[in-house]
Amino acid sequence: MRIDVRNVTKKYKDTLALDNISFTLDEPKIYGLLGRNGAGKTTFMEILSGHILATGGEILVDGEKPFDNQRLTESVCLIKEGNNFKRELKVKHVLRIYSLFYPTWDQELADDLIKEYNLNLNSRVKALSKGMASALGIIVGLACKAPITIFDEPYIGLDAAARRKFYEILLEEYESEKRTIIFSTHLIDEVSLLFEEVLIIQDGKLVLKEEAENLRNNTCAVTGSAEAVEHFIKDKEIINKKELAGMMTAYVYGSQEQAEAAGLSVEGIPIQELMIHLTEKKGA
Ligand SMILES: Nc1ncnc2c1ncn2[C@@H]1O[C@H](COP(=O)(O)OP(=O)(O)OP(=O)(O)O)[C@@H](O)[C@H]1O
Repeated sequence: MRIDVRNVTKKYKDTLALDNISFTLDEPKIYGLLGRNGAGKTTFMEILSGHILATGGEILVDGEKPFDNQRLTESVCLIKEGNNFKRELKVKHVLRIYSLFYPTWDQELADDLIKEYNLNLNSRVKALSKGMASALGIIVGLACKAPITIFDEPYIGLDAAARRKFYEILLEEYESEKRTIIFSTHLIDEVSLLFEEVLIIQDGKLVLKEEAENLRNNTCAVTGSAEAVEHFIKDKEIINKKELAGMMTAYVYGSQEQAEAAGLSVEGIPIQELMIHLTEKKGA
C-alpha cells in the first residue's frame, strides 16, 4: 500500500510534534523510523494508524485518510511498547478478537508463536510480565499480516534471545510475503541490518530518508592525519568530524574505496552512529 505524507503538522498545545513533514513510502519494505526521544515518531505512527488526527496536512494510504476508516483500519496494525490490549482480557480472547478483526490473520503462525514464546492462553493481560506482554504484541503484529504493520519499540522487557527470535521470524515472514513494516526502535544496532530504508526524524522534521544499502555503501568514517583527512573531505558532504592530537576522524558521504585509495583508514558507519550525528548536527 502506498503511503503519502503531505505537509503533516501535529501540535499538542505548545508542542510542535510534527513540523510540516512530507514524504512517500511507495513500496512494501522494512522501514526503520529513527530519531531521538521526543522527535515525533510515535505521533507520526499514531496518525498513520488513524488513532489521532493531524493538526494540518494529511496522510493518505492508497489515497484514503486513515482516521475513522474501517477499510484502512483492517489494513494497518500498530503495536506499541505497552498497553496494546485491555488488561482484563485473557490472552486467548485478545488473539480471538484480533483474528476476527484482521482478514489477513494467520492462525497457524499465531499458534507457532504462542509455543515459541511460551504464552499461557488463559493468563489475563494484567498478569503478564513485561516481556510476556511484549511477546503478545509481537504475536499479534506478526500474525495479523496487515499490509502495513507498525512496531513502535515493541519489545520492552523481552530478553536478547526472544528479541533475536522476533527478528528472525519477522524476516522469514517478510521474505515469504512482502508487506510494509515500519519499525521504530532505539536498539538500532541490533536491528539495522533488517532495514531496507531508513527515515530519521528530528524535532518533528524529516532529516533523512535513504535506502539502507546506499547509507552503508556511501557513507564512511575516515581516519588519518588532520591534514590528509581535511584534504580528502574538502569537496565532500561532512556528517561530523573530530580531531585529537593531530589525528582526525571524519564521517562523510563518499565511497570507502575512494578513501582507501587516498591512503586513509576507513570504516563503515553504523546506522546508530549516523543517526546520532545527523540529529546532533540539527541541534539535539
Ligand atoms: N498526548 C500528548 N500531549 C502532549 N504532548 C505530547 C503528546 N504526545 C506526544 N507529545 C509531545 O510531542 C513530542 C513528540 O512525541 P513523540 O511521542 O511523537 O516522540 P517519539 O519520537 O516517539 O519519542 P520517544 O522516542 O521518546 O518515544 C514530544 O515533545 C512529546 O512530549
